[in-house]
Amino acid sequence: MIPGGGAELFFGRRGRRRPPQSVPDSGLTGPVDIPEAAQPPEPKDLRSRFARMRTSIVGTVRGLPKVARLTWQASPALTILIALVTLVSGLLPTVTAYLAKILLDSVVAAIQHRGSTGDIVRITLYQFAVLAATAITSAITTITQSLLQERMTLTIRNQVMAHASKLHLAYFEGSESYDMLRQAAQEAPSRPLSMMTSALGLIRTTITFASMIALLVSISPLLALVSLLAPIPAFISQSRYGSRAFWLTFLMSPIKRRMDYLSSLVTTDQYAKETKLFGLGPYFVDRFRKLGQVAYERQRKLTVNRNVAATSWGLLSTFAGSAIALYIALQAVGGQLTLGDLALYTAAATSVQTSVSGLFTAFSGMYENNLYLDTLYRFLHTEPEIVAPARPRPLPSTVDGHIRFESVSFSYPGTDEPALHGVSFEIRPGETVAVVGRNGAGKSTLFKLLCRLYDPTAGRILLDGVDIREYDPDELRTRISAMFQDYVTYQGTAAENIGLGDLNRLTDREHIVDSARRAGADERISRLPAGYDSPLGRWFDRGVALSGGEWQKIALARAFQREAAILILDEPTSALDAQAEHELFARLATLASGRTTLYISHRFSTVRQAERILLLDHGKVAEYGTHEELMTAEAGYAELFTLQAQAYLG
Ligand SMILES: Nc1ncnc2c1ncn2[C@@H]1O[C@H](COP(=O)(O)OP(=O)(O)OP(=O)(O)O)[C@@H](O)[C@H]1O
Repeated sequence: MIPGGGAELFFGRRGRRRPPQSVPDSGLTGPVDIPEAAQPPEPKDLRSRFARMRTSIVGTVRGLPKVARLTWQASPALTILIALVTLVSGLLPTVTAYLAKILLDSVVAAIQHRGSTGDIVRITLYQFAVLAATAITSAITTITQSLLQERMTLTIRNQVMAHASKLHLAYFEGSESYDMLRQAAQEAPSRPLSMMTSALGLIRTTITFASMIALLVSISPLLALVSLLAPIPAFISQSRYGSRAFWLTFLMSPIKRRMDYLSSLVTTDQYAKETKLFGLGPYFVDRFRKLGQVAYERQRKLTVNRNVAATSWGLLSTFAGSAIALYIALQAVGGQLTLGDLALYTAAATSVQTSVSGLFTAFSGMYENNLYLDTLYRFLHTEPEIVAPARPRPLPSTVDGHIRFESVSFSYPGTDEPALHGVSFEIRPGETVAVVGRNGAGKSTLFKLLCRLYDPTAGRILLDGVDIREYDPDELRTRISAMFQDYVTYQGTAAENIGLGDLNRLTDREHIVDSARRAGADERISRLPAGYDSPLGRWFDRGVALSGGEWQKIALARAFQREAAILILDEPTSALDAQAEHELFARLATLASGRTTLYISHRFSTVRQAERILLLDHGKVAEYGTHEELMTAEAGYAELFTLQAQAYLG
């Protein structure tokens, strides 16, 4: 939970953020402003202020073990080292102050012929040792901190990546999860060390404070009390602004997301062609500037207010410090204190005061960091929605590929309209089925459900007579090779692009070449400067830019690289030339032999080659049968087929 109880307010019961109002979705048009940070209401009376403070303290303290665990995971040796150095450096200021006192007293004694210069030399040597120790501990702290920071960033980024790779597809499609992921990846890595440093600072200061306060109380309990109380207002204002800074960063995420998007539109080669053609560059730059201005204004207001408030309240502490100095000086003039006492008490009073404000600053730092870390923890605790059952049914070593959809319905998260509605059909093992239908009919959705990237909202999908939810999804996916409409173009070599289809054969060159041949990509790859070892894409030096169709053949080869019982191809030839398409489908009978094959195509010349054809219409199965059967039925399929055929003939 976020300390202060603000999280409940903002995230609601189920941890979901309310959508910000009046914010344009894309940032491409509409108002650029975002609503003012919706703060949790400030407590009015003293009791609720204390209650809130208690919640903050408890929340922050509870966050500490988690941070300690993260630091420990990053490096046990560095964690121990930094803890030890902290303990030592906590005692050093008191020892320094004490040595200053006895040095002064010895000097006075020597002047009055009551002591020797030998004592002075000895004390000076001690003083040198302590100063050297202070310098060394400070250097060790700096080194350890920066090393820990590196390790911590790596550890957290690893954890974020590892967790993200386990999450279900739908998670990545929501804007609020995008914001959370962005915060977890960008803000969180620096926070634990910062929190740990504050916590260690807290311990160090406590040690200094405890040893100094003992000295101060002995001279004047009133002085001790004034030193203790003076920094409290500064602390309260700090902690208030700490939480505001957090809310602001969080609420700024949507605006930052839009800025990232606009920036990518102008700076990414993928979009450059179109932005130039339509002359969109200056428009996007202007939108970016306006959004940036809003973000800056918010940040500026907070930074100025925060620092003005902190400085004003800090003046109170300064005033108390000066009062203490005056009191001690008058005591010395009155002869109640020796010069050494004067030095010691001045040092002690200043140190107690700095310690108390140090304690509060460290605590408010921890409080603020904890708020950011909470987002990281919430991300790391997001449960993947598609997981293996407690006792997954083992998949047989050879899957028959018998697929059955039983009254399957599905709506995408956050939408009311079903993408699939009561879909039932059966595909016999080894059969080739073409899925056709208008745009948005639900064809790709059908494939995604079969791969268990989503679970049906109703009904079930059976593989070899077993509900696919009974299998481990990762294992299930090893039995499916697929090429999606929006396949990935990996910025890697041609061999890597294909090899990634089956990690077990990532470096099996013979198999990679064979997959490329089957996809019709072999000829182009052999003409590349370094053949299969040529880098593809423009991110590399000497990377080769391929055409759309050439990339598609590579993606097809990747699908063929995995020899699975089920082959799924979503518009596999959409970018291929007529001849390449013809050749691929001529080979498809061989490629698909022994596998259950499903492919989506809008070209009826290729569709008719399938053993059976499934026509989807508005998420429902409209027709299912052989080409001849559907043509005889003279319904939707026959109509679409004839339409396309006529266009060619006419
Ligand atoms: N990730 C998503 N989130 C929400 N809705 C989606 C998502 N993907 C698809 N849809 C919706 O589901 C419906 C079916 O989409 P689907 O991609 O399955 O259609 P399709 O038949 O493959 O279309 P096309 O021929 O254009 O590729 C569409 O109305 C689309 O808007």
